[in-house]
Amino acid sequence: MPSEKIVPSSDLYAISSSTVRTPDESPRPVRVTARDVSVFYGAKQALFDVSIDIPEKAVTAFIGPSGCGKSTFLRCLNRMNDTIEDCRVNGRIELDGQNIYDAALDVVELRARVGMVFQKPNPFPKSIYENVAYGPRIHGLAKNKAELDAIVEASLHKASLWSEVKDRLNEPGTGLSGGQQQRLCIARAIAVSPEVILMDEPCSALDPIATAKIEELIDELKQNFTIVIVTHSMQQAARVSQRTAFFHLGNLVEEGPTDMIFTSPGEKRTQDYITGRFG
Ligand SMILES: Nc1ncnc2c1ncn2[C@@H]1O[C@H](COP(=O)(O)OP(=O)(O)OP(=O)(O)O)[C@@H](O)[C@H]1O
Repeated sequence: MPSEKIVPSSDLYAISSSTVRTPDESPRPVRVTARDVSVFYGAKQALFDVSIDIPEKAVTAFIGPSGCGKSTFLRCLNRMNDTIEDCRVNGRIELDGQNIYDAALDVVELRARVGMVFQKPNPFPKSIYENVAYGPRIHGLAKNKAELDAIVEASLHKASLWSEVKDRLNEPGTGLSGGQQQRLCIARAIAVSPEVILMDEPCSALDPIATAKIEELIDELKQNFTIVIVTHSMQQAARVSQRTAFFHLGNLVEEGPTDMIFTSPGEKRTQDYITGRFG
């Protein structure tokens, strides 16, 4: 069965790409499809023909040494690279079969469907409530205050933050601890009901206890969301992801079920990286 093997990106055209396997589950529907994605910063090419299928309701981890292009590729998935001057993206990326680089596509709408959580928690300088209510309000998701209150509460629950903040919703989000701020940012992303959540090293600014909470949360969130996480920590990738993609020097070397990438990678470069020979 083709989905049982690790799929080098160059083989993607040869197989049915409507599903991919995760270790604990039968094949899952693909939510995001990238084909031959290359990225240039000015004249410098940062990514070379990256092709990957990202399954729904699972965690896909991007790993690889510093500067290999993990964050650049992550930013392609919700067109955050549009905001970088001189950055050019070639190739095709589809979300549920729709070309996200279509000129007619509303980018604000796309970024609600594909939310993002950054390395450093970045709550707005507003109250905890307003941090979460802002997105649903501008996207017209609540008809009245009661509905907005319900979205805020549900989002904070889903981000495992409600019990810690329910009595201080009007206090500034920036007054929370680092780990709480990151969960607030996750609540903010969830509040607009995204299909995909991108996380760019979401724990790198957090202590081990806050990191463990975020990892637990990611595990819960995957029941409802498609998650892509960039991480420097191979332990974290092994703990939280069902699929892992290894990048090196702007190339996607290989990707597949996390257990297979960590126990029997198909490429020597992957083996060398996961055994600590470089990186
Ligand atoms: N805004 C930018 N302008 C110019 N070059 C950039 C920009 N962002 C990234 N690059 C370059 O693109 C390449 C890939 O960088 P990227 O940040 O995507 O790698 P990464 O794997 O996420 O690295 P790290 O793990 O260190 O965050 C690097 O050579 C980097 O210097």
